[in-house]
Amino acid sequence: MFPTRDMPSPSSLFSAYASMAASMMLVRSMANELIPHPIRGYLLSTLRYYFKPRSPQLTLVIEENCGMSRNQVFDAAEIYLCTKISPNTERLKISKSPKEKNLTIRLEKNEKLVDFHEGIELKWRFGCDETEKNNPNGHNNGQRSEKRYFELTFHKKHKDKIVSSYIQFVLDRAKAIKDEERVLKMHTLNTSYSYSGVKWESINLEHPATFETLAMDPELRNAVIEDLDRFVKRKDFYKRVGRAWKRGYLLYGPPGTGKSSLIAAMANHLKFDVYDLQLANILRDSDLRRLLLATANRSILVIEDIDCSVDLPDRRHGDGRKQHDAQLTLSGLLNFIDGLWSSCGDERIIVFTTNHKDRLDPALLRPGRMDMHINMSYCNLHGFKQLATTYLGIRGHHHLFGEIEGLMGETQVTPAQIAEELMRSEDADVALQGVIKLLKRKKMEGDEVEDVADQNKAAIQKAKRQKLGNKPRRSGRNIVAKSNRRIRKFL
Ligand SMILES: Nc1ncnc2c1ncn2[C@@H]1O[C@H](COP(=O)(O)OP(=O)(O)OP(=O)(O)O)[C@@H](O)[C@H]1O
Ligand SMILES: [Mg+2]
Repeated sequence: MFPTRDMPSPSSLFSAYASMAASMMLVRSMANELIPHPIRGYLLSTLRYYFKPRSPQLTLVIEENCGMSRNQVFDAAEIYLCTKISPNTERLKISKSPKEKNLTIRLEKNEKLVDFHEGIELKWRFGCDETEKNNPNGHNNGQRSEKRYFELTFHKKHKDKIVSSYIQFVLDRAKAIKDEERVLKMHTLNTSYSYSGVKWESINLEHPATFETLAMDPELRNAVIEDLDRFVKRKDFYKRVGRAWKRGYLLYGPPGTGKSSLIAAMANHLKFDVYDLQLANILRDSDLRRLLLATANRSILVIEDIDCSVDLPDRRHGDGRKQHDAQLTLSGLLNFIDGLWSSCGDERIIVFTTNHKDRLDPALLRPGRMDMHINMSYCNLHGFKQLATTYLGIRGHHHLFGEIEGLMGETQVTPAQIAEELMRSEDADVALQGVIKLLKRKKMEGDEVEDVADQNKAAIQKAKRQKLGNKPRRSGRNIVAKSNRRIRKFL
């Protein structure tokens, strides 16, 4: 092959290198004689820099720490790269801490691997340098410290793309992997610290409820999922419009319709920890403030049965001063939460639950307070079929569904009651017969209750008529109005 303009021949390369080396030696010997030592060193390093052969490759060094804090790119790379391990990898580190669900696999020192991003080849190497650790006096006390880092090498022409898009991709992937592996926590109040006040205490949240297992209206379910997903993506939006990055949900409905299960499903979906704030256990405002400040970002604060929560002013003052403060109490708590979260919280969700939406303080229902009101209601046929799939694995039709559908139209039953029946047997026929019995029983009870109500009403009206009959008759209009008023009072 003939040498081309772009590719110098080995002999021309050799002669160029030899002449360069000779001139360097000449410069060096002249320099040794003429130039003082410190300036000579500076000149030589500058010459070396300019004559060094240039590589088309660029290497990014990603150290474990940046100053006192951790380098997030290093942590992300460590997590991301364990999904890229190839058959060529020879040494790996493996570990598992008590808090982790899965084994952790990491690259061992000097191990390399190759990744591709949009067709670009990326070479990763894990490095670890050991150095002697000097104490502040500059003396070595025999301790060694490790400097861990990744090297990421690729062609220089891709620098912008790698820095702007690949590194972000690694950060995002690592976050998703970490979320999947994360063990969620449920924080509840521990009131046994008599001196230092109430404290959060955490256990692993292993509630299995997910949006898939939850019996609820499919449109409502999708609306909730979309709302949550939109919320976590809108960090910049909240910042731009100057609002605290938080979202409030009010879950209401009869007992056993899945409000608590929905909270667990939300936590599992978002991988957020849950803080269960039982207001009844909080005696002082200072405790409330301390507890709220101790909650982490990316979490769900839950206040269950808000209509039954004890009112704060009463407890705070230890006297009977509740009547005129009662309304202020909840709005006070809400403003308190708003204020704290606006100043120091990110990605916070607050959920209130109640069995009686009509009894709630208007402060809670005011527009803009709770962003979404979610009605968890009695079980309908769709919800029942979903539970049958979850509990018994029935997909499609079953010969007892027709009868169940008829009965469900005539009575009200909660998903919790249906679930209880479905758990009684693994045999679908037996379990569904149990559901039929339950529905029939409830229907009869319902009929009886209606009968009693009708009888009571009739008795009251009869009593009214008798009372009115003993009095002198007045003008027709007056009598009707008055008897209506009385009947209303009796009822
Ligand atoms: N919609 C539902 N989908 C699936 N399972 C449900 C549903 N509702 C209730 N269940 C079942 O019933 C149990 C009790 O439900 P959950 O505690 O979520 O009800 P709740 O609405 O929070 O009741 P309460 O008002 O008494 O707090 C759950 O553990 C679950 O097994
Ligand atoms: Mg509940």
